[in-house]
Amino acid sequence: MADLPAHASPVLPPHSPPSSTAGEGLRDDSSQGSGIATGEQTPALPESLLSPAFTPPATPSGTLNLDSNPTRALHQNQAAILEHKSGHTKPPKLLSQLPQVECIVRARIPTTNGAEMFLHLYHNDLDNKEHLAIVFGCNIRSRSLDRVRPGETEMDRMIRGAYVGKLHPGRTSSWVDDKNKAAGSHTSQTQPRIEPPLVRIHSECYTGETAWSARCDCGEQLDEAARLMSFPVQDLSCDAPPETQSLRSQSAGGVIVYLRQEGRGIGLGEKLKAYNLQDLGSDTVEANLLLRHPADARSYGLATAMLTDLGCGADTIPEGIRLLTNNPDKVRAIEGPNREVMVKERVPMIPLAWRTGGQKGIKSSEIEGYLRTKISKMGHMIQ
Ligand SMILES: Nc1nc2c(ncn2[C@@H]2O[C@H](COP(=O)(O)OP(=O)(O)OP(=O)(O)O)[C@@H](O)[C@H]2O)c(=O)[nH]1
Repeated sequence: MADLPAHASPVLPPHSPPSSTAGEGLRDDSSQGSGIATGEQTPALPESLLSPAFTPPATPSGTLNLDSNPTRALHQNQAAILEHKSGHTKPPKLLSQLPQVECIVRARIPTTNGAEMFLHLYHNDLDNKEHLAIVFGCNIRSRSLDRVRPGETEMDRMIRGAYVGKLHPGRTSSWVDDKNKAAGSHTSQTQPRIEPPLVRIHSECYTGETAWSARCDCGEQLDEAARLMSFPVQDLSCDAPPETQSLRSQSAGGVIVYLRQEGRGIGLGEKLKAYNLQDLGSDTVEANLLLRHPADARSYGLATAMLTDLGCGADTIPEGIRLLTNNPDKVRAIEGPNREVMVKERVPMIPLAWRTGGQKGIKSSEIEGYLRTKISKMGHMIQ
């Protein structure tokens, strides 16, 4: 069994890599594996693993060009892995035009940390997923939500969240909050001018956000973004008295655009396979490539379109937004093909464990290797 690649099934025959350099020294992520494979011996993918059962038919977002010839596909895949050896992953593709998005419904959500947010659910013409915008503060409104729809009643408008101020039992008008003395025409023209808002473009991570995974820092990043955008309820609430108006406009709040591109766009099932490959010695980039997915299969056109709809585009805020990210590719991608959104400033997200010298934050043997690979192979600027 000595020649068998670390991630090959024992029932599969041993495989000799086609080139002497293939797979050598790819792994800089020594803490990720279980010790089965060493960094210097990250193996080439055996052809026998390219069975239909192992190989996904396509990356969900459709960005990977799969060759139907298994040998050619294998060599393309290994070339991609070698490419990652020296450089960083490819930047996301910019669509030539932005997709159409429409906010279908918005609702006020009081949160466990005391702040309130407005959850906006979007539909779009690119996929049939429910992408979300989590909006903190009262200054950010969706134009498509506020637009009057033919035949709708005032109750219809309030039910889909197109109202000013706050809902309360007995309210009859979406336009006037009689109890809290708030009125508005809902149109972008009357939207108050806002300071460059804090924005986070967050990709879904079931394991890190819901299932307590310490393999990645996704859950921590989501919490931190919300913390930075929230303010105590008395400052944030939309029915605050007029004397706090200036305070509220200073606290620009912010938006978390929550994109349903789980596992960097490969989906949860494929991400779980990637985790198994990581336990077998690959790093987070190699695991995707071994599964014949791009290292990063995401795109950001939907996020740009949603930000524009929320009045955070360059047409409304020429000063630009402040983007919470460590990923430099995201900065350019989010600006859109025609700079529909301007990024004024990148705000780094330093892992809590690094900021506190290990006192707080995620503790696991996996996370350090994961973060180091993001720096060395994906060009993340975690500083
Ligand atoms: N394929 C794959 N996806 C992962 C892995 N770990 C986390 N993810 C996904 O990665 C996405 C988050 O991307 P990250 O690379 O952590 O960060 P980023 O969004 O590029 O950059 P930041 O803005 O700095 O957070 C989420 O969709 C996670 O589900 C992994 O090991 N493999």
